Amino acid sequence: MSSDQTIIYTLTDEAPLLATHAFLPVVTTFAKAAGITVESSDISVAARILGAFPERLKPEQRVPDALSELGKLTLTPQANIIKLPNISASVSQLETAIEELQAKGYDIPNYPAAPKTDEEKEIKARYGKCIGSAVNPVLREGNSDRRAPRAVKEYARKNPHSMGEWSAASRTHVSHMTEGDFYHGEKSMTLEAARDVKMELITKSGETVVLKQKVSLLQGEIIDSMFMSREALLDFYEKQIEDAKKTGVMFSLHVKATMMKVSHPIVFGHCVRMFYKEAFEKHGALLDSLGVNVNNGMADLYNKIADLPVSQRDEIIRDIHACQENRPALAMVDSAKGITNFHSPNDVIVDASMPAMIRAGGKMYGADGRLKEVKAVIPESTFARIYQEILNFCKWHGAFDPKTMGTVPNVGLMAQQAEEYGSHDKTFEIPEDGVANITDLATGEVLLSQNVEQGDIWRMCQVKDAPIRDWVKLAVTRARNSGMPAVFWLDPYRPHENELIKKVRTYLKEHDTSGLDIQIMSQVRAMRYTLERLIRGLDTISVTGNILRDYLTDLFPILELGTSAKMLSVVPLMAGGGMYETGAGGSAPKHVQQLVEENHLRWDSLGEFLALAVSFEDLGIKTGNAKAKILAATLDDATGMLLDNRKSPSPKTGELDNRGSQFYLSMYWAQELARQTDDAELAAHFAPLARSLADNEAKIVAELLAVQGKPVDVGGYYKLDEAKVSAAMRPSATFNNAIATLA
Ligand SMILES: NC(=O)C1=CN([C@@H]2O[C@H](COP(=O)(O)OP(=O)(O)OC[C@H]3O[C@@H](n4cnc5c(N)ncnc54)[C@H](OP(=O)(O)O)[C@@H]3O)[C@@H](O)[C@H]2O)C=CC1
Ligand SMILES: O=C(O)CCC(=O)C(=O)O
Ligand SMILES: [Mg+2]
Repeated sequence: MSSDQTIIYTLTDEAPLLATHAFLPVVTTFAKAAGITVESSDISVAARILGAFPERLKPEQRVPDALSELGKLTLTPQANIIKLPNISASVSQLETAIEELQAKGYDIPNYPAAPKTDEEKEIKARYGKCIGSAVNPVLREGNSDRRAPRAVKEYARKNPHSMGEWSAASRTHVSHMTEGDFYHGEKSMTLEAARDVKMELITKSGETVVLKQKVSLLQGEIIDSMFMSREALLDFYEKQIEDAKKTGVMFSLHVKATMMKVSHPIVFGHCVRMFYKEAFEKHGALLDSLGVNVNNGMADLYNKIADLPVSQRDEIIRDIHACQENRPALAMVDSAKGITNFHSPNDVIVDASMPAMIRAGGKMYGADGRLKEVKAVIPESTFARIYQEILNFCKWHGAFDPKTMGTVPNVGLMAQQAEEYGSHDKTFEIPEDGVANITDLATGEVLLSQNVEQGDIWRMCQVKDAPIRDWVKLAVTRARNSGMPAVFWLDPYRPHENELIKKVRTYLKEHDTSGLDIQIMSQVRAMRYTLERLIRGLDTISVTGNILRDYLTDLFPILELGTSAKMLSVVPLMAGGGMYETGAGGSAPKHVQQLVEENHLRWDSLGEFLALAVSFEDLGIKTGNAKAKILAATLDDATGMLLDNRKSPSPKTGELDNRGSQFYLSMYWAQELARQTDDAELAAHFAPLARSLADNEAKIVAELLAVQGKPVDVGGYYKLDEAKVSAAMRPSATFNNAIATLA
């Protein structure tokens, strides 16, 4: 039961989940001293899968639907949730997770990729809720405030990460569509009154196909109708592939198939099929009969042809290789293993992949393991332009300098599934040529209409009025509190953003903006303006819609701090509670691999430390718990010491890792608590722990380092064995005993 003295700590996947196994016992122990209970909530992909099939599991195997429960909690004022990054699963990740769970004795069904019976359709629908970005949209009942805390920024200035060189002659560039994409035909409107609408297709033959029965819209809500023409997309790909071949640059494709889980796998699949066109033409019938769907990447093809007779399989592989001969070189995800950009739609996630490329001097890895110039294909032009702008800037100015550059925090419109990131249940691949209408259910009035062709991707996006109003307020608050100028990245030529601009202007009037510098600029101008300030060491808040929130909160942190893991990421929930996300990055799958093979976890939990401090502070302020405020202030000081003393995890096996870093944080935190004079009881409570950790520092670090360098078993990938993972993540008996004395 959640009370106002409860903090919910999510259990997620991969590296963050491993780190939580080490950190949670510490957090629980420290929080208890302030009368705060820390409860965990398992929202991992494995738990979400098991939660979808309770009737097939034995009673002792069943798990609660933790995600729905948390979703409900976000609508209450006492919500205080620490949310770690979780896997937004691709179909192939889902299938691997299912296999692992089945092998562990859970009687869950296989994933029916092409369902035929009603039962299979039902199973696919249930699994549909587990794939893609299934967690964040449920919990994000507030807008987003992401920034680099001062201590973190200072640390990056003093300890700059490496940056690749930029050349003015670099041929790296962004290619996006110039017609026929979501941007070009977009239509948008603001509703004067609440309405229920449906999404329907009137086919050329006059038939009506209802694609979405009902969407209830509120007064003041903005809705958009937009589509991507398949023909224009294929034409675009063909030209880009040819262009890269002719000009000798490497080809790469950047999408966000996790969050855009319906549209982007389709966009991705078309590119793969175009790239390997001759092979797909020749073997199309066979590949179809095997159920190959390269919307899930070439990995799907390789898996499905694995059981073919050798000669048949070899012929397909030969033909695929033959295509490669006539195609441009492909950017690699893992050149050592021969994994290309086309392996899985989730391997190259645009928000992280483009910044990594920019940080590397505009280069990505080729098949020979060397960095090369690249054509970055980002079909949807709406936001692709910002990347070309920053590439141009780097070619002209050279690489950014982390020692001197300013910072770009973000205030993002995110609440209640805002904009494109909430559109997957209203996104359709058009089955037949016709007219796609958003129609009022009661009156039959057609609100927005588009001419579409078979294979086009049509979607409706929504953003409600209350989140927009809250977002404007958050922007003004951040501008006031930070003293930084704030720029709304909004393009009046884009119908949706033009509607937003009207609301922004209205809601800005509700606030005292005297002395504040608040401007509205189209994305490209906003990028240029921000970058010109950035290199002069000046800070600028970006105030953006949902997609740019995601893109910019990886882009700037990766350039400024080397990773988005070090960001403070707060979601002030609209109902009054708070969610504290840790960093802005993902779950770094290769970190798990290193742990399993070498028992070294390079994951940096800094994001957790920052989030936890704000969570304690918020609880303290809202409930008058003075001890919670002291926990917050001392944790921040401890985090500062951790940075100053360089006790962050090293990527190298044999050096301090996540566990060692957490030990130091615990020691500094206990010392700060023992030293503070605001609460004598807390000081006395923590003094013995502070002493024993300091006395045993060398012994504990030695125990933590001793386990490294050999494989370790955590009992699974998606579903870990609690005893094994706990043993692996807490290998220092001395440290565990010290914590236990307070528990
Ligand atoms: N909020 C959320 O829940 C999010 C979830 N995701 C999910 O995460 C997965 C991976 O996504 P991807 O786009 O590759 O992004 P990641 O952020 O996981 O990875 C990019 C790189 O950033 C570095 N990195 C990120 N976090 C940390 C950290 N805490 N400590 C140290 N290094 C870190 C790692 O670099 P190096 O290897 O050099 O150490 C990593 O390889 C996907 O399943 C995706 O769906 C993605 C974004 C947000
Ligand atoms: O939910 C996801 O898939 C990723 C979220 C993300 O990248 C972000 O919010 O920065
Ligand atoms: Mg992101």
